[in-house]
Amino acid sequence: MRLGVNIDHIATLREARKTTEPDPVKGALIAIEAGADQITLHLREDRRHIQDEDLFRLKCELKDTNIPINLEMAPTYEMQNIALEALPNNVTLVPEKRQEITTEGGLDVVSMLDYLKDFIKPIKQQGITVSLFIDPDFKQIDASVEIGADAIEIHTGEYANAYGKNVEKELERIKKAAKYAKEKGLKVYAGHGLTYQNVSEIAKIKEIEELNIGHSIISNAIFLGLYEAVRRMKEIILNARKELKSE
Ligand SMILES: CC(=O)[C@@H](O)[C@H](O)COP(=O)(O)O
Ligand SMILES: NCC(=O)COP(=O)(O)O
Repeated sequence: MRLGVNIDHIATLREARKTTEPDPVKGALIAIEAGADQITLHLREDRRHIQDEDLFRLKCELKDTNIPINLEMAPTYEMQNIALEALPNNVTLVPEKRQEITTEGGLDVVSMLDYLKDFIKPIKQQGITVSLFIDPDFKQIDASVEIGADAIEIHTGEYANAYGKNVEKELERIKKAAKYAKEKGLKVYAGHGLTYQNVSEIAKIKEIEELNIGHSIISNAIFLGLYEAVRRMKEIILNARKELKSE
């Protein structure tokens, strides 16, 4: 299983003072040393954290490595132009609302079918893998297949925010969605709100091959340091996968 480390919230701290540190690109290099298999960053329309130049600097820093860049972005033509200039390895389309604190739900692919079918064509033509950040919903999975996405990233936010008996209910939704998506030929990823405490159950879902995790790692990095915060997350994920193999 691959770990994508999302560096957004290194940039959140930098943007608190509109200064130059902490540098998210430096954070990406440390995360890679600690075991990150991918660097994820979300270039939001409101530029609340990641800036355009972070993406281009990261591209430059990683050009001689085999570490992929996963650019999260809203399905807008502003972002499409930036993606076609920066040429990340992967693009993940996510919904954005200006007033949201963080991503609130999955992309509604069903209601944007024709738009997204055309929108992703020039991106895929550049050899960029296209993933859609969606809720664990079969209709959204079918629509993802229909528009020609390569992958889905299952939104684990409801699971992460659940408590009591709802945790099991949300976990079951994710398990069923992962199995269904895999059967439909999609690559299956997951992310949002994953922590040291809740990640193992998601990592044990064999159809899921990649997790993208940010806020919790960066939060823990304040006390552990970034290298250890990433290393620990990767260790928990790999140990959970070992349990899966032994079952
Ligand atoms: C799509 C998703 O769940 C996150 O990757 C996204 O980046 C969240 O947005 P913030 O990083 O701005 O919280
Ligand atoms: N797509 C999920 C991601 O990149 C990180 O989400 P979070 O761990 O910051 O909630």
